[in-house]
Amino acid sequence: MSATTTENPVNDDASWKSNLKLPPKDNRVKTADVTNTKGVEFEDFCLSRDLLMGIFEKGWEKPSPIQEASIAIALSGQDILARAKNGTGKTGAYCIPVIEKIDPNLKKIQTLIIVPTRELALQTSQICVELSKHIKLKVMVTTGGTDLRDDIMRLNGVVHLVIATPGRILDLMEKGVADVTSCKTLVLDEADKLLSQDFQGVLDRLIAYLPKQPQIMLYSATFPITVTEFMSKHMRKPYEINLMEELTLLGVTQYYAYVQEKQKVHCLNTLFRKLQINQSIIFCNSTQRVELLAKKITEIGYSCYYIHSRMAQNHRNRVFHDFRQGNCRNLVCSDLLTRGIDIQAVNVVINFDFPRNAETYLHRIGRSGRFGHLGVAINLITYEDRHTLRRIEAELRTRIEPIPKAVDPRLYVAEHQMDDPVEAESAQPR
Ligand SMILES: Nc1ncnc2c1ncn2[C@@H]1O[C@H](COP(=O)(O)OP(=O)(O)OP(=O)(O)O)[C@@H](O)[C@H]1O
Repeated sequence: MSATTTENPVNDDASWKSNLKLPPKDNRVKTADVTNTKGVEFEDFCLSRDLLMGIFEKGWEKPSPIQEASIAIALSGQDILARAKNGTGKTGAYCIPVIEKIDPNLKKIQTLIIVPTRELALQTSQICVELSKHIKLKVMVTTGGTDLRDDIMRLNGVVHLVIATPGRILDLMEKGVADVTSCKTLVLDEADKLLSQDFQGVLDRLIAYLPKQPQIMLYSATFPITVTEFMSKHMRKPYEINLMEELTLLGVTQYYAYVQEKQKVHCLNTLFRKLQINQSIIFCNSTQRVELLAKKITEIGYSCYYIHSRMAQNHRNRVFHDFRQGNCRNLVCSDLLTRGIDIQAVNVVINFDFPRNAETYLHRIGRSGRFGHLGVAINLITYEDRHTLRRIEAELRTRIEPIPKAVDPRLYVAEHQMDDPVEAESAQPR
């Protein structure tokens, strides 16, 4: 190394660290899901200092288990199949190595990150922008529901990293607008969803545009058997990481309340009164039911937002943004927000309608208890749901207990909020 870059590495080290603009420390208790590491530090991965600055300034002090397990392998160029629990830092596990590997001097798309929903694409691109804020990297997000012409204009300029939903990026490739001839890395987040019937083989078509044998990395909390076909077709001896010995999050306590369909709103009303909700997400099984329920919630005197895939994109963006800002306490939604959405303030998830399969259940309840924090998931169960409840319990090897008369706040309310009488008070409505 030249003397100009590291004249005095020790002093230099001290100064860059002390000049970091760190966010306030998060002192909430965390579960072993994220603390049980081997003690590797971010500095141990030989990342550029500029990237390390971005990581630390996000408040990430040490790698989580999935980051520890996957960053070095991803940097080595190997294909990866990584399974880790919801909210344990998978996004960082792939964003950090892909940002490190991008050459800002090569003015081409070098990495493509595909996610299943537009909201998740926006969230992921935001993380990439934050992590790379000290690097001259051009990050672009492209999703359906926006003006194609804006994307075309954007792609006329320099773009290094693209975060996209599958349909839009495929469209841009087919039109010859997105030049992916130098794109050697492909990440599929929520990979099992992307490879499911919902996306009807779009990924196969998309890969055909990439250079031969790109590095492919698959991340999710759930990998049903369907993924194996894609693996054998496109991946070369993927390095498999599975941090899912237990299937559910240690920080999320799960309850069910046995109700009749017509009692559900009444039951929700009781939950709103009794629980210390910081923010809640309430899931329904159809877009129609989302709207109906949101109306009912307003009628019984609580405020709520709602979101589903049939809404106009600008409306969706506004709701997502405002809920994330904490402008409203409750959000009613369809499975649009089941995957990947990370809102730290959510401590309660309510399945107003019980999901039909274990994967959906796991991802839904994983919207609380983010990064090892505490949360509670409450399932409203009708007579018709009883077998599904038992099946999902068995598949996930977990216990969903009947809801007690009073839910202990220590199970889902952060300590500092319990100490503070204003915040601790059941603060509905907002
Ligand atoms: N090393 C770290 N230290 C502290 N916080 C972290 C670290 N890595 C990630 N986080 C935070 O943890 C939260 C969850 O991360 P992320 O959304 O990547 O989880 P995930 O595993 O992708 O979850 P899901 O499966 O639900 O998509 C985010 O708020 C993120 O900022």
